Parts: sequence; structure tokens; C-alpha cells
Amino acid sequence: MPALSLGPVSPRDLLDILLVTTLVYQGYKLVVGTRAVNVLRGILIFAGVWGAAQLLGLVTLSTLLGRAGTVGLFALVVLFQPELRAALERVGRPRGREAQSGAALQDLARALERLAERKVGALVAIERSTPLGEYAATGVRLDAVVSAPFLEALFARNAPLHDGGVILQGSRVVAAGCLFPLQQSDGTYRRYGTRHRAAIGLSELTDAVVLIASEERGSIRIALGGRLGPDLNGSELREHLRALVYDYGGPAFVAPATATTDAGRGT
Ligand SMILES: Nc1ncnc2c1ncn2[C@@H]1O[C@H](COP(=O)(O)OP(=O)(O)OP(=O)(O)O)[C@@H](O)[C@H]1O
Repeated sequence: MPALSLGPVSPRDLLDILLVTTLVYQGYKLVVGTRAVNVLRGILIFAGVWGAAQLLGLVTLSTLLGRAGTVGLFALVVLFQPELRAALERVGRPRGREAQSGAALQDLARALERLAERKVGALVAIERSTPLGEYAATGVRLDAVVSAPFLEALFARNAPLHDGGVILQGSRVVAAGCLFPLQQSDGTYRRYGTRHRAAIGLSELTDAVVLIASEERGSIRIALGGRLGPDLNGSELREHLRALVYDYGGPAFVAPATATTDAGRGT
């Protein structure tokens, strides 16, 4: 059997390979940490079965999967419109935006602690890689330095912007009174109230770190990657904020290992 010859590899081929590799890696970075990663896995399985059907000459199956794939592509664009918009926004965003300062996180933790102690409900989303601009647009735009008294004032009962969520970008409060998407993909968190489900919902669609101070239970929790973490005390909250936000180097984050479900409700 003659040896397989690939011919000479030109600098243009190398550039081509390099660009495709970069494109695939950047694509991976865009979807990791969002619900799109599961869909990507589904697409790869689908493509695998389709490829195998073609190799084995299973004409009916491969035709069927081919047609379904074309329709599926359009369905994906409709289903993942928010993620696609966020991804394009992220690609076009200028680099070098303000980093999250340790002092802002300390203030945030202090505010959450005080609010939870007094059983005042609060919902705060910290932007990481996925831009939260579309959610900020549902509330009132602000551009304020993060400080504990300011955050406490925002969520104070009867304050005009206490309803809805606050969005932090770097060490600035960029919006308040924002509407987050409610979690609804499965029944795991159905028994939670809307504040918790809004936090889980946003964390499912983006890689934001979402903090909740519960009005009912006086507890603090973090929603991340579509999961709700356990109750946290002040020092645990600071530790999590340091790891998830301050030391955060990219989109590959780890969801809280001790995430709880309905079983944790009311404990
Ligand atoms: N989609 C949403 N986006 C942002 N905030 C929301 C959304 N839905 C509800 N909220 C906030 O949650 C509040 C209602 O919280 P609710 O008591 O239903 O939830 P909960 O999860 O039980 O929270 P808590 O433990 O604090 O009572 C609303 O007043 C509003 O401030």
C-alpha cells in the first residue's frame, strides 16, 4: 500500500491551521460556563452519528439527519439568540476595562452581610466574561463607585430601586432595578422564590457571579453556572468572591461544589 503523502506544508497552510485553532479556542472560551456548552456536546454527538451513518452508507438515516441538521441550525440561532448577542458583544468590546478591585469586593461583602442580617432582600450580579449589558438595559443605568453604604441604600425597603437586581462591572455599579431571566430549565429550583430563581437563571445564561441576600431567611448565597450554592457566612463570602472574581483569570470557572437543591430549602 503506498504511503499517504500530504505534500509539502507551506507557510500559508501553517497560518491557516493557526487561525483555525485560534478560532476554535476562542469559540470554546465564548461558550464555556454557559448553558450553550451542553448544546455543543449534543451537536458533536449528532454530528458523530451523522458522520457514522454516511460512512456506513445508511442513506435514509444520513438524509434524515442532514435535513434535521439544517432545520436545527436555524432553531439554534433562535434559541440561543441571547448568547449569540452576548458573544458578539464580547468580541467587539474594547479590551482593558477596569479590573475588579479588592476594596470593592470587601465593600460588597460588607453590604451583603448587613443586608442579610437585617433580612433585607438583595440581588447583585458581578459581570465576568459575558457582558451583562442587555440585562443592565432592563433597569436604571448608573455609574457609581461600589461602596457598602451605597449598596445598602439601593436595597433599603421602599428605596426606589430596591426591586430587581444590581449589576457590577469592575468596581462600578452600572445598573439597578434590573430584571434577570428566571430559571426554568428544570424543576430542581421550582420551590424557590423569584429572587433566587432570577439569580440562578442569570447564572445559567452567563458566567456572572450572582449574590443573593434572602429577605425570608437572612442568608447569603451565590448562584453560579446555573446552580445555587450553600448559605455563606461573611468570611466564606469573601473567600468565594476572591476566588471567583478577584483571582478570576478567564471563563473556565468551577461551579460551587456544594451546590444545593430543594433539599437545602428551609434548613
Ligand atoms: N426576574 C427578576 N429579576 C430581578 N429581580 C427579581 C426578579 N423577580 C423577582 N425579583 C426580586 O425578588 C423579589 C421577590 O422575591 P421573592 O420573595 O419572590 O423571592 P425569594 O427567592 O423567596 O427571596 P427571599 O428569600 O429574599 O424572600 C422582588 O421583589 C424583586 O426585587
